[in-house]
Amino acid sequence: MENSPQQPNWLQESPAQPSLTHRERALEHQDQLTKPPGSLGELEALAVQLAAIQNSHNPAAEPAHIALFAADHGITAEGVSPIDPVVTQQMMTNFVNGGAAISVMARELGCELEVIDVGSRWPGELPQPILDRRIAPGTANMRREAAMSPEQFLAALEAGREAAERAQQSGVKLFIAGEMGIGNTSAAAALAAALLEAPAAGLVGPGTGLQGPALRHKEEVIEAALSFHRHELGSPGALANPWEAGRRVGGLEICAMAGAYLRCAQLGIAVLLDGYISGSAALLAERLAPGTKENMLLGHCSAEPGHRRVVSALGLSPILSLGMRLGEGSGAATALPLLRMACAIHNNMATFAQAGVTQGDNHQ
Ligand SMILES: O=C(O)c1ccc[n+]([C@@H]2O[C@H](COP(=O)([O-])O)[C@@H](O)[C@H]2O)c1
Ligand SMILES: Cc1cc2nc[nH]c2cc1C
Repeated sequence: MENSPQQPNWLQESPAQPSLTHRERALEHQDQLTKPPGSLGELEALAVQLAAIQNSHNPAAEPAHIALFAADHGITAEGVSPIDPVVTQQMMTNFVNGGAAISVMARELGCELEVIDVGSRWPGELPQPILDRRIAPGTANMRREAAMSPEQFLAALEAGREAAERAQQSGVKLFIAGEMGIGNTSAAAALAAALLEAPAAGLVGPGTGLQGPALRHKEEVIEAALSFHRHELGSPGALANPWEAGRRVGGLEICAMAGAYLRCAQLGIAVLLDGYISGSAALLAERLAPGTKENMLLGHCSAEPGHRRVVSALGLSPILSLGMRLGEGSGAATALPLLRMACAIHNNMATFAQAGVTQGDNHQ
């Protein structure tokens, strides 16, 4: 980073890698359960993957924790979202009052939902129980300048680290990061395009609902932002550096999510990814600390077209594909019951020996 502040020590720690021994043991255990081998399909694979990530013979998707990061985006000044940015603040109130989709889902699941403002334009004091970690009143307009200073970028990663550590302290086994931020599909697309060195066209989508010429305008704005930063850096490839990409074209909530994913990977807390913004944050985390992706499961495939590109770059396949494009952590929350089911099966089914059921085929 230009004029980089000192990187804190935690950012230099490596992500923990899933345990090969636990993976092997979990695979063997699945074949001892009273079912034809492989007959529970992806449910088996999910339990095995969690066992490896958690270094445990008893994979667990509970307790799960949802940390929802909110922030505003300077790029909205360029007309890239059909929604008024004031909705970021209004939805924060809705989250804590229990009326938003993720609020209902969290209640239904019995999960804690924590709302963390890392950079909304909320004027004055925030209502309880929103956690106030505001770094700036939104990012700067990335079309004209870097979205964040190096210090703000590190502060956003730090806000994510803190959330992961709070989760660890309450014994959380599975971490979901949600987000809210009008304009953040533009930041997610710009970040993905920068990190993947891909044209904006395949990564920009409708977001909350842009169509036709307005969608083409969004694409042009993001392409122009990318050119601006590549030119400023003096070399086209330099924007693929995650320290540059994150702060120049990312978002405060996106970088906080990346910090949380990174810290979860270091702590061995499994992460369940959500939609497009979450995917872009995951790609940033992976580029900042290679190996972070090994700690991740993908809850769903968003209807935002760029999501597929981003998750395939991470080598992840979605548990669900329901045409959702809400964000907030809602796609991950929807997949959580399936993960719970996968764990319950792995941990509680009888083995052939326990149940006195004959194992193996009948052919000589
Ligand atoms: O998670 C997704 O895949 C997703 C796809 C489209 C929109 N969103 C949500 O919509 C908001 C951003 O949309 P936009 O059009 O303002 O960039 C933000 O609050 C996101 O949570 C989220
Ligand atoms: C109402 C509304 C709710 C949201 N939740 C996440 N992004 C959102 C965008 C809008 C517009």
